[in-house]
Amino acid sequence: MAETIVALASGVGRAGVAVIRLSGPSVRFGLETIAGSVPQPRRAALRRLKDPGNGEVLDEALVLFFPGPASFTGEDVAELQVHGGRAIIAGVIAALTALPGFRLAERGEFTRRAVANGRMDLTSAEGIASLVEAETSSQRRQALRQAGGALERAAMAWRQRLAGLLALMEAEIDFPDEEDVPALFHSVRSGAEALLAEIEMALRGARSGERLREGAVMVIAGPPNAGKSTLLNALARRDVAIVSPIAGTTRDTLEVHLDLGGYPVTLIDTAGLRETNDVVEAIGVERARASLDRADLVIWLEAGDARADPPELPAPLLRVLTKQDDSQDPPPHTLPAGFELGLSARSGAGMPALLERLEQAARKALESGETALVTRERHRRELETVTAHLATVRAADEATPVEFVAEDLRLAVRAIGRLTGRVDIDEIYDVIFREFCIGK
Ligand SMILES: Nc1nc2c(ncn2[C@@H]2O[C@H](COP(=O)(O)OP(=O)(O)OP(=O)(O)O)[C@@H](O)[C@H]2O)c(=O)[nH]1
Ligand SMILES: [K+]
Ligand SMILES: [Mg+2]
Repeated sequence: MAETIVALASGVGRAGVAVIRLSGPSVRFGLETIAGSVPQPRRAALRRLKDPGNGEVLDEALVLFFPGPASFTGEDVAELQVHGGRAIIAGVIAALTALPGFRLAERGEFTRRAVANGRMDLTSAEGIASLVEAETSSQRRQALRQAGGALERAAMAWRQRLAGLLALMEAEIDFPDEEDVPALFHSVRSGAEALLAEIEMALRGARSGERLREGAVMVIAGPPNAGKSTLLNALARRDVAIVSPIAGTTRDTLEVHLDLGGYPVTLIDTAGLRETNDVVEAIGVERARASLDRADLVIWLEAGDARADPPELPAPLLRVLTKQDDSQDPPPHTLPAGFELGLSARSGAGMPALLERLEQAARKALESGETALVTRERHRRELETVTAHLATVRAADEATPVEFVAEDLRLAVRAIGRLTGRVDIDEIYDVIFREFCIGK
């Protein structure tokens, strides 16, 4: 019999309320033992929790019972809302795990059981993980869509259409009819073509979908002493990087995470770019160049005494002149040619305009990620497998053995099965009984 699992579902540390969650076949028994009785389903009930070992009162708690299968995990589930002190939490969890058939849950085990019991597929489970991790509002919106089954539903529909095409090919394998072959190939090819177009469209949003989970990357680069670290500190509103009048102060790349208008951004400070004989500084310059390669935006910073033309880069570049301490908001026409913004990190002049530009850039890089179906490299890999097999099917002609086309379709179905974590029992039967003859 499956074990009943117990875990603290809320955050670790002192809090007003802590939630302890239970799931499994012995939940009713657990509630009877520790809370005296099982409350009405889905109704909060105030109960005195007692340690069955010595009868000691552990806490007064709100107890909720969710009978399976219409629960989060599909099993009987209970939630105990206790006072959030360490000793209370430890005492309740110890009393529960001492009961026969109970143990502590492993990481992600509640969601894992939900997937195993068909309450959700793997992509929706990943959405739940992303919801817990979401740090900005755009990440939250993306995760909500995913946890709500956006990719799950799309994948199920694709799978069904693939299975339909596969059934056509298998009928031809089982009951060959030479005359039907051209028409059959025509409908399978056009079915594959339509599916391919849809999945490729979903894959086109993958980059921004994955990017939104990780955040846009913005790199502050420029010659030594341009004021790069000062700007990083001003944007981060804390003293992250060392600032000094000595050129070559920053030798490593430094990252801070920002929320710009609801979009997650990783801002990177780099070593000033110059030729140097200092071994450590040279490594820093190398790292600075490497980070430019993964940037969504490069903030190229220069100052009156520190000027250098930016290198050719694949990423968009925002050329900024800093140390404009004397003007309130440096008007663009006073800037030397090529500069888009002037500012003073010291006085704060021009900073609102810079922030607005950075927000715009973040929105541009990430906006479409909110509605992207593909949000993880894992999704992209499996769907690329599907499109590769569909491309083979599309290229098939009457000379292609029917079995080959069927095999490509089967492998495509299997990749969708890995994506959703739902491998249909029929699919396994198909593979096993394919070897049998009709009538056996
Ligand atoms: N007046 C003025 N000085 C600034 C401003 N920003 C930076 N500085 C000064 O310029 C010097 C260099 O600043 P940093 O932030 O260390 O410059 P950096 O580009 O990070 O330098 P490296 O890391 O050595 O490449 C320091 O003395 C700063 O105080 C500014 O807006 N106005
Ligand atoms: K410096
Ligand atoms: Mg620096």
